[in-house]
Amino acid sequence: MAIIASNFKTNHTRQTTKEFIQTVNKHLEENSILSEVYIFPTSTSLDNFNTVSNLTVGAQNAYATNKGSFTGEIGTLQLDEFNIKTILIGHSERRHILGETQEQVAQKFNFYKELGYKIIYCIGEPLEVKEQGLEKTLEYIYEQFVGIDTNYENLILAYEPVWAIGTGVTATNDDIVNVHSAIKEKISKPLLYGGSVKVNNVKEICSLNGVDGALIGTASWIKEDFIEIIENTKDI
Ligand SMILES: O=C[C@H](O)COP(=O)(O)O
Repeated sequence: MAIIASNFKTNHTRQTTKEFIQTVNKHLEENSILSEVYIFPTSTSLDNFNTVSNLTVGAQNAYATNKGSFTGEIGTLQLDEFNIKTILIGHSERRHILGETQEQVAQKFNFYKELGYKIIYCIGEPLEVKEQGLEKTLEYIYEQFVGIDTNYENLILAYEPVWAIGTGVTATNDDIVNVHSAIKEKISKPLLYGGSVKVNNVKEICSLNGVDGALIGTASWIKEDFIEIIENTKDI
């Protein structure tokens, strides 16, 4: 059964998030679709959504704290209000745009692991590393596992090559299979692919060896498209 996740990034409002989640939820329920579906809205759009058991709403980010003085951040006090127990950690935009170091990412991972959160942990290499070949790419990716308990029971991994994110350039099937099979040899966890996944390539990508689903940004932000993505992958 495919795992399909939508990362809203900095898109949608409280109102459109609510409409999106309710529409997706209704579709899953009415069509008895059993795929594991995740939606990560902005933190301002989190709420107590009433969803079927295979639709989970998670946080794109939170600080490694219950509460405190961390201006602009949220902690578990705020997540608990909406019963959010799922979080994305290590996304490339947080690493490369917001400057999160591996040490900070690992600290966050361990904090949320201790609390039993479901963690979708992202890894992936920038273009200059990819251009140095598979060996260097894997070396770079393995560095992103430093300080991370890859045996954690509530862990899903997401391989997202930075050069493929939001660029419209999807990794080739060979690129994906090479990296996924190498990671799978070391770590026995569900592994999603992310990076310019679209309505018309999601089925092919999710059918590749070692791919357990997709983490999707741009192509998932229109609810009808996200439903089509779910439809296209429901039998995998
Ligand atoms: O979290 C999602 C990924 O960053 C992929 O984004 P994208 O589908 O817009 O390339």
